[in-house]
Amino acid sequence: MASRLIVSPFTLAYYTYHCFYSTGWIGPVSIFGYFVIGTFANKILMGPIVSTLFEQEKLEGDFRFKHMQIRVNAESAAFYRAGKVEHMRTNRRLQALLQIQKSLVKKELWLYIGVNTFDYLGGFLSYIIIAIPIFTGVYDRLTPGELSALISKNAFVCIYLINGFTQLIDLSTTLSDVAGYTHRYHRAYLDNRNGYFNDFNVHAGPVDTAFIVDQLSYKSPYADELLVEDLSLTISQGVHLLVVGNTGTGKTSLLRVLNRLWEAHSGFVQMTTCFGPRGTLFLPQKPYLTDGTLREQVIYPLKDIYPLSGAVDDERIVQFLELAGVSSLLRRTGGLDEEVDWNWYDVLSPGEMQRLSFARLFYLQPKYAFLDEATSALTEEAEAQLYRTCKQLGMTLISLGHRSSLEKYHDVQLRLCGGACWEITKLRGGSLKDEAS
Ligand SMILES: Nc1ncnc2c1ncn2[C@@H]1O[C@H](COP(=O)(O)OP(=O)(O)OP(=O)(O)O)[C@@H](O)[C@H]1O
Repeated sequence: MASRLIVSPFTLAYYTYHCFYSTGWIGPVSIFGYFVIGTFANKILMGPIVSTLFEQEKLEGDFRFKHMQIRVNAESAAFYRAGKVEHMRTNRRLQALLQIQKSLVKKELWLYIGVNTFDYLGGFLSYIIIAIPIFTGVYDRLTPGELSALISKNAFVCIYLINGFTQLIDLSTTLSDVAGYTHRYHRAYLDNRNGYFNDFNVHAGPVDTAFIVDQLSYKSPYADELLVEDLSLTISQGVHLLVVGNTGTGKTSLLRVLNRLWEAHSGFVQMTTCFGPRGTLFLPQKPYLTDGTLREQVIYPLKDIYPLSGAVDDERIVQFLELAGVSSLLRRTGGLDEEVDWNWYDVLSPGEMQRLSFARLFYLQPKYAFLDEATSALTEEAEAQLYRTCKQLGMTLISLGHRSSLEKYHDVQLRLCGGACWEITKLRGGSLKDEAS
């Protein structure tokens, strides 16, 4: 593009001189006039393309980002059972992208028609230009052979001259693309600076029970050794369970098996409550933040079930944000429904992400909440406040973690000891339901 920009002025000057030599002023002036009209027409056709291209680039970026977000956070999203919601959201982005691409193709079609018509009519222009001096008698002294040579030479010169201008116009098309991309990246740079719930395998069971685990053994899909062998346990309402153990002993894997993300090696898991609000909910170890407004973060993954859930919820959402200690986000976003085009993972600290996950939990108010190291980035005071609120909202907590400070919020402790061993102990006089292996 740069070389064409540099060479074009010289080519234009050279052929303008030759055109002037054979046709007089009429030739270069007609061609310049033709070029000005062509440029004007192109400008009109090109204007909307720049903004559409910018929009298309933005939507394409958003779509790619969504894909990346799902790939990176697949497990966390799966813990929320957010497959359908994410599918719907991704599809929505794809549709928006396809829509804008269609509109771009339509607009580009008119630009290409304009550019090609300009090229095509240029061929006629060369003959009209030379016809004027010929019919006004300037070349009467030439023989038919010389006249024919003059016409051919002039046609060649004019076509070259028009071609020089055409190249400039083509460059403008390329520039319109570049302008669109640049605008998009500039905006991105500036910005940087500054469910559905599927009930699965829900079996009738005691109403106050979430899971019945019987003789369960499980392992990682890529390992041969069992992480836990013959685990039997019942997760019942009102009995808060703490799962502890060294790194890699299989705490999160237990949740994967309970949530059917991993198959059990042997044994039996029965889920007796439904998944979702008023049922069972998992807060994954890696907080999952979707794209969208603050409201969408809090009510996730309900947005597509209750798309109109709006003002009536405002008070509750604000209250839960306050209880979770992230009401400042309201100021940062400018409101619950303000569209933000930042990546939530970039703008929140790990502690804020965990607090926002708790705001979501308070909003959804499940009967059973599985908290996988959900307070690891918070102070013990903040942890105490969040656990207290969960209990006040009537949740039964199943927590995974390393901190001894967690013990006081739980009644029973399941310790995974490594080498497939485990033990259950009673904490703080809670009701112990199963025997240690
Ligand atoms: N997605 C995965 N695919 C295959 N193996 C995995 C996967 N995630 C974890 N593992 C393996 O399963 C074993 C148990 O991991 P798990 O995440 O359950 O440990 P954990 O007890 O929760 O540890 P931590 O306290 O560090 O969270 C580990 O050996 C780990 O390498």
